[in-house]
Amino acid sequence: MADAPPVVEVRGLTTTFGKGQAAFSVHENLDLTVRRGEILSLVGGSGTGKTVLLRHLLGLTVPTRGSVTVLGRPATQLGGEGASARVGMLFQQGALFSAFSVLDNIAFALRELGTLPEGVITDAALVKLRMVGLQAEHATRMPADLSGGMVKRVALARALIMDPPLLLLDEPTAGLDPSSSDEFCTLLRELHAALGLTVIMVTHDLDTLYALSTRVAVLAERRVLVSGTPQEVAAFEHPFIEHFFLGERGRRAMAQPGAASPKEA
Ligand SMILES: Nc1ncnc2c1ncn2[C@@H]1O[C@H](COP(=O)(O)OP(=O)(O)OP(=O)(O)O)[C@@H](O)[C@H]1O
Repeated sequence: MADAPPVVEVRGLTTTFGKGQAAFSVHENLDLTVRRGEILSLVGGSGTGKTVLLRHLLGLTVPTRGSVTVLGRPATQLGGEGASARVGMLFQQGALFSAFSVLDNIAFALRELGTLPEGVITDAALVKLRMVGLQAEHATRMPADLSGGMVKRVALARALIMDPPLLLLDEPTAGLDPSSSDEFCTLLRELHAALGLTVIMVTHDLDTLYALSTRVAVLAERRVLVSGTPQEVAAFEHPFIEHFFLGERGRRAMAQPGAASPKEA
């Protein structure tokens, strides 16, 4: 994977919000490279700029200094029609359109193109519905009638409708019970392998981190403090890392039989 081409290249990224006395920097000279096929987990304390970094990758936040390149182009040029064909995003709560059926949620970006016949759009959405482990009978349901696990699956199908090579996940298992969370991790792992995806996810959940990550990057002190396998990162001396990986919760997750070593993931 070290030889795989870079999908994301962040160089010298500085993100400053506010003006004058109130100005503060979330990132300062942050560097990060993510290569094809990686599943990178971004971890860090509250307010360290994980979500802002995802927004940079989506081209929604503009760097104050430095550059964010996604699939060879500045992320800020991702906008418009091609965006969801390049980067898929799974938002934390699923963020489905409540007035749209499951199928219409999944088909949204394809329909927005305005170039495809309805039959093609429906077929493509049904393929994605099955890909995430749902059945055709779920297509007409409304988001309010879905379980938390089903909402995540529909949101994932929607993120993948345009077959983007890069998938961003914001807390993919937040709010799920342990067994739904395990099932969703299994699905993500299968789709990552089957579709050859590159995945970047923000997670606070150590079980999810160990189940999926090929690499972990820790955001602290306004930059990527350390990145490596979960085991390498856990060995780095820093108060956040000790709290996150070596607290009681961390030891429990690390001891789980399903805790993938990065080479197996
Ligand atoms: N548009 C904005 N304008 C001003 N400040 C912002 C803006 N977006 C984010 N921030 C600030 O930037 C900092 C980083 O926010 P961010 O949401 O990226 O943190 P995070 O690492 O995702 O935290 P958490 O784990 O709590 O979700 C916070 O202090 C936040 O208030």
